[in-house]
Amino acid sequence: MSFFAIDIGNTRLKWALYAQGVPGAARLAHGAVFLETIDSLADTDWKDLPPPSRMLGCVVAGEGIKRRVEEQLELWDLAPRWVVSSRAAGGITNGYDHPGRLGTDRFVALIGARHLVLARGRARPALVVMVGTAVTVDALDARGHFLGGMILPGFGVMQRALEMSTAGLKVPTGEIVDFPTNTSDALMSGGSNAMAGAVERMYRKLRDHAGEEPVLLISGGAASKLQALTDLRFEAIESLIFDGLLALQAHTQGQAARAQQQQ
Ligand SMILES: Nc1ncnc2c1ncn2[C@@H]1O[C@H](COP(=O)(O)OP(=O)(O)O)[C@@H](O)[C@H]1O
Ligand SMILES: CC(C)(COP(=O)(O)O)[C@@H](O)C(=O)NCCC(=O)O
Ligand SMILES: [K+]
Repeated sequence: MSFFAIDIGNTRLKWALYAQGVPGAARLAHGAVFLETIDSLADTDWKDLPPPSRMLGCVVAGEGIKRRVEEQLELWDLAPRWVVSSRAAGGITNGYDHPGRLGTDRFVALIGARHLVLARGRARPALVVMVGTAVTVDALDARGHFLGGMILPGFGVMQRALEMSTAGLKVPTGEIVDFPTNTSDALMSGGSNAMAGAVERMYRKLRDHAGEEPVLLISGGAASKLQALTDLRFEAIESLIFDGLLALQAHTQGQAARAQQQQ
């Protein structure tokens, strides 16, 4: 029963085809496209894939994008299913004031993080950093309760905001350096340190709250830019959201199987 996972952020749509809808399943194919190109997915990336039998996705890019992707999914005979953030799912509980308002990418990444931590045998707190269009820094305690998290601008957003608001900051992409001596390096180093500062501050808060060192997980398209910077030991988990979708799918399939047995 192959399983198709989709993560739609505000910059790119990421997809992956798995042999089954369970954690650890073999990944058969995967890809990422910019949102501008999603209307041709059925004729390009997805055209020659073996038709999946199930699908689960998370989308934070709005209803319009979601509907356009569902049109592409008509290529196959499957019912599009989209995660809705809730008070509890996949081993976590959600401490948001209004749980349904937590970005489903954040919600699913936290489920993926929880699954990874438990698979290592000991329940530990985890700090989950997603570096995408925006950057999120989310704190999960050792019981799997989402304590809360921060949202800050991603690299591209920071750069564009500064370019639009100033006369002299339209410059090529720079490098992260300790003491920037040109505008490009000043911008890249400033943006990275702003993000790393948020991560390091939340890390300390979570460590003090939990009374032990959190696991520090980072994912998202621009994670590598941030990893280069901080002296905190990041673990880069490129598949974190897909891991969360697999865990949720397995849970859903398990529920369906149990329901069938009871009939
Ligand atoms: N191939 C790429 N081309 C351009 N930007 C990329 C690419 N891969 C990663 N990025 C970086 O990652 C960001 C998009 O990451 P992603 O996690 O897909 O964002 P989102 O989930 O918000 O759509 C971009 O803003 C850019 O900084
Ligand atoms: C913060 C986000 C925009 C991040 O999305 P991304 O950077 O992946 O495009 C997304 O998680 C979102 O739309 N959240 C809803 C608001 C919230 O989580 O509080
Ligand atoms: K994302």
